Amino acid sequence: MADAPVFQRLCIIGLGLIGSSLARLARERGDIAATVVACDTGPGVAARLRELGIADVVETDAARAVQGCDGVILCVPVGTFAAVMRQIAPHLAPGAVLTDSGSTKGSVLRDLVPLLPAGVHLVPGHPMAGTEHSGPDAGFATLFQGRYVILTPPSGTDAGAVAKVAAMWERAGAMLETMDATTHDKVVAIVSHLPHLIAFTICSTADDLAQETQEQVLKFAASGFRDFTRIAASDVNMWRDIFLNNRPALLEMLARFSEDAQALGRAVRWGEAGFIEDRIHRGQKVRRGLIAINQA
Ligand SMILES: NC(=O)c1ccc[n+]([C@@H]2O[C@H](COP(=O)([O-])OP(=O)(O)OC[C@H]3O[C@@H](n4cnc5c(N)ncnc54)[C@H](O)[C@@H]3O)[C@@H](O)[C@H]2O)c1
Ligand SMILES: O=C(O)C(=O)C[C@]1(C(=O)O)C=C[C@@H](O)C=C1
Repeated sequence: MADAPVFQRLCIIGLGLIGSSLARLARERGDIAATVVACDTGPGVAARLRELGIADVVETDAARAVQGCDGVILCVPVGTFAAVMRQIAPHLAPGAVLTDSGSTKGSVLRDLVPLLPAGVHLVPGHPMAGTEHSGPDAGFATLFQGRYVILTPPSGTDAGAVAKVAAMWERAGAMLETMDATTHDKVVAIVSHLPHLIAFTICSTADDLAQETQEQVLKFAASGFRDFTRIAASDVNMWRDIFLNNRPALLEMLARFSEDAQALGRAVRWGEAGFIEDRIHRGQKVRRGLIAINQA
């Protein structure tokens, strides 16, 4: 017999890559939510969700969508959290669990905690899974399989609420890790946000060069450059919001990276082969480590 659903009525706000993947999974499994309410204000998204048939109820009004829900997950760009919270806070059911998939966690506490009604439990979360694609057609039910989800519940958070959010992600096939929001923001600054900043920059630099030289530089891009272009193709709203909501950690990692890149540049200038080899060895070691834990 299948396990009882984690939530009786789960409202997913934002049905892009992450939200629609969760909706598809909930529909497929039946033990995540008995009823899924989908809420999205994007042009044409509600109509598309009805066509896809991945939610029981489709709404465009967040205040109405959350009513009577024992679980609510925000899967919208992090820059919209404060506005969405202002809409939903008065309508959240007592005892409801509020969670999210946002890529920055200090900003989530900043934007949600002051408006959290008494008796509503906040359990912030971040699935370390994604692609460069966005929107309701980009989602797929296996997205979270074998990936980490980081939970950042503030100290004193109701243990039952944390257990529910953990159970939802475990049923999605994910592995869980818990840490505080500040540590999370530093970790993702180096493993996710800085790599995107570098990818956007290297593509812009190559594009500038192509324009300056009137050459079709990019047609010669083999797989090294192409690997950068995959993540550089990511969504504008999402990444603008991430950069603006993880400023101190991202700037700290950028400063460290710039210093290290300068050091490698200096070794190139002065022909220091040993230094160059050491950096390449370290790159290889990191890659082997990721392959060993099945994350590459
Ligand atoms: N894409 C990834 O790789 C990834 C991975 C992990 C976490 N995240 C985080 O998860 C969240 C969602 O990311 P995504 O990739 O699914 O984004 P997405 O762009 O694919 O989807 C976001 C959806 O939210 C909707 N939306 C925007 N503002 C809204 C509002 N005020 N009310 C209702 N709907 C609204 C949009 O119409 C869109 O359908 C973001 O906070 C992002 O940082 C993304
Ligand atoms: O695989 C990708 O394309 C992603 O960008 C996914 C990715 C990442 O950087 O790893 C992007 C943002 C998230 O918050 C989590 C995951």
